[in-house]
Amino acid sequence: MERNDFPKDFIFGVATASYQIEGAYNEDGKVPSIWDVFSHTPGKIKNNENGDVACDHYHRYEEDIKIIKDIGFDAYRFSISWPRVMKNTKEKNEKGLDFYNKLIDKLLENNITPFITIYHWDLPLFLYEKGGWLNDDIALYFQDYSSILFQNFGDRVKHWITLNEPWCSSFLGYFYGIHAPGHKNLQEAIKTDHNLLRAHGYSVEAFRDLVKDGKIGITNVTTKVEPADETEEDFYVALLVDELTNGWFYDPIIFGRYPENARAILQRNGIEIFENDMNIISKKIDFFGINYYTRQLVKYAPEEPFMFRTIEGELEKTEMGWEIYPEGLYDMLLKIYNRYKTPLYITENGMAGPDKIENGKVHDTYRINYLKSHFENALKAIKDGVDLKGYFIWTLMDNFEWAEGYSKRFGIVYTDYTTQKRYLKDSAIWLKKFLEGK
Ligand SMILES: N#[N+]C[C@@H]1[C@@H](O)[C@H](O)[C@@H](O)[C@@H]2O[C@H]12
Repeated sequence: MERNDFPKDFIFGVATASYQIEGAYNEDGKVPSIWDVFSHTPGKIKNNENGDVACDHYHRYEEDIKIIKDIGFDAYRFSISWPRVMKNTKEKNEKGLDFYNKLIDKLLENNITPFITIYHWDLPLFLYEKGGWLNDDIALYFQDYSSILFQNFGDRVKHWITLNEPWCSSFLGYFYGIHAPGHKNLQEAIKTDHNLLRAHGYSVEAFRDLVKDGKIGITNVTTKVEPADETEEDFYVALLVDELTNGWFYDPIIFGRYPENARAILQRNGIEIFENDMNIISKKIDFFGINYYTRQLVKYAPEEPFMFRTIEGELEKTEMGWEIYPEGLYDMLLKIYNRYKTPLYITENGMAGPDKIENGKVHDTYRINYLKSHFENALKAIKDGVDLKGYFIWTLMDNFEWAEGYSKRFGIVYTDYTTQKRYLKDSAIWLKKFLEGK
């Protein structure tokens, strides 16, 4: 497989997120985020690590852009830190806007197309203190914030993603409690997800007025859910979990309603489902972003609240314990495209590996094999009719992996956190050759 096997206008990119790489957590007027608070709370993050410095990208962005350029990527997906550009619900932080203006200008200077993610989980603390995603007003606060970004960057940035993985923001942040703000309440998760989707819709509405020549979408967790065994019960719970994990975040945007089986099981467990603003939530988008990593095997378990248990699979696994399952990418690309008939980008795909550095080298052949097999499945999906427009690797450099701290390395570039030196792994060198094959 070669780069030229993909369509001529197909985009290969690399992705990051503000809290995971920027550092400078309290510099130049940036106010706290819920992740600053959460990571400073003992016991929340492995080894009690935090994003105070991370990859120091705030000061090293020019060096990092040079690496992106040298590897040969067409595009770079990054997120804006809401608390870095807004001091409160009304006042902008000019120094924060300046940082992103310089970043965007440097990308364009290097002929790298910027893709902006408006929200990648670092909610300003001043909003959390007003109820955060539980407060219905947040959808309009998000519209105001989005509009400021569109007005400041929309002249140069034409590809926008409103939210990254609302499933994580709502279910990991408000139900499982392993992400900020660390709540454990299913009703709150369902409520926050609805407000996240409302915020998405209001942002799309503003975008249509402010960036008329731009494209906007949303990025969702997209996991292949499969029955552990070929029994009717396992097939049923696989359908249910697919609706809860995937459909719950896709269906409202295209169909203006939540998937019925998941809805029924939630209501049967006494959970209130929200319907307001479905006309806003389903404002027409230009693409879906798919974040694909692995599959989830589920087993019928009537004793469980949602009648299923997740089963550990037998396939080779990454350092996250996720099975390496490239076929699942093909399956989900076909499924999502055929169900929603909306253009797609793979906005994240990659793996955490047992990366060891020796004499400045990291021999991550496993990551090269991972990327090759997923590229092949993406290409197969294109050949089978999927309007797939691009593929962003997660991630540029090792960075702050949320609750895992710095223990998990997803980068194609190795980050030495003591020196902040970057080292191209073998996977980056392989990618450089692959991308040169234009
Ligand atoms: N875990 N993991 C890796 C990666 C995470 O680092 C990103 O921030 C998320 O968008 C998504 O979960 C995927």
